[in-house]
Amino acid sequence: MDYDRMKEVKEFDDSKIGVKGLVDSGITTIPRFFVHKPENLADIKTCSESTDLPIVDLFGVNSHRRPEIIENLSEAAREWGFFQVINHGIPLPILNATISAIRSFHEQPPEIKKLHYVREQPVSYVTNIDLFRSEAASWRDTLLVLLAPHQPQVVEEIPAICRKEVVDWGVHVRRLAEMLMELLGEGLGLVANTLKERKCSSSMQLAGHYYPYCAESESTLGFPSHTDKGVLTVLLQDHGGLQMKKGEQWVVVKPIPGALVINVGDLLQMLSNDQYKSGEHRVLANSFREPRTSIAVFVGVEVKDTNTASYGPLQELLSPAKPPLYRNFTMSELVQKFYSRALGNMSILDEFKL
Ligand SMILES: O=C(O)CCC(=O)C(=O)O
Ligand SMILES: [Fe+2]
Repeated sequence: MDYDRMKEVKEFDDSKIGVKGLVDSGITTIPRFFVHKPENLADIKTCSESTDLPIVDLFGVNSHRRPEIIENLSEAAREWGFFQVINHGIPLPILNATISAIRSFHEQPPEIKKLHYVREQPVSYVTNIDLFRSEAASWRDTLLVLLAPHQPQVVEEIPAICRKEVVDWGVHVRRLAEMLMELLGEGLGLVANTLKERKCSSSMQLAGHYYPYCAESESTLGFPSHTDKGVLTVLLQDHGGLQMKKGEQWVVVKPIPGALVINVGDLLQMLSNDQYKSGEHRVLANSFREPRTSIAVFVGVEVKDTNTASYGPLQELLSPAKPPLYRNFTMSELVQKFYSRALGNMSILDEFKL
């Protein structure tokens, strides 16, 4: 049984057609390695429609409104670890152009996409980043691009059809992420540039996801439940499907035209000594004919062997009344721990918990 499974997974991977290719071939049932365990699917229909998820208006961030904005952001990061921002300064035409470019990449003929189908590269198009590591595959294709540090050779590798938009998006997201880090830092009572000085925006990876229609959307997922690993994630989405977990309840992250979804990553939770929470989230398999496109940019600390700096709860936040909840670690240790986790168990916080 398991041998069969590996063989089928490998055949699918070797075909390089992605999930979109399966849909285009006219399949009406999904290959069985996409079928998730019943316990991971049990609650996909009991999601709350509540729109409580905070929306933070960044308008006037450099005016007298700043303290109020900091308060709102910091409360959202403490209570939810997940929120949407509006009036973030990135013009709507840019948001639309970025979504269109990523969608166009995925809708190219398979012969062209195949040229980018490589795993473990700075730029790669793959089905299921974790196809070989995960228990069950998920119903999406992804274009991965390492956006920073800026490397000219990486820019050349970005597929021509979306190169300009991806590079431009990186510039906009970097500016926004640095601003959010200042505000979130101030919300912890830190001096504005603390997170930047700790190199919290030195690395950016973009994941351009494409979720085509799934004929058996109740048997699989678009992206199983997880938390992001970095400092924060900036997400642009065109259609619904994303959910985040608040307590025991899944909440819909409703697409709002012009808004961006921000979520706190595990690293920021640890740096803030649990004041901010990394929000657990997942994406349902797309049951609509219209494909869903989303673009996540993971902003965080660059992982290099030469980065021997020690990370953990920020000293400024600790006191006898607030002892550290995590031990210190290096970035390479964090990555190593992540990859050695048991399959299906995605949290790395436990690895460093004191
Ligand atoms: O597609 C989405 O909305 C979310 C993607 C996501 O969670 C991720 O890339 O980590
Ligand atoms: Fe995520």
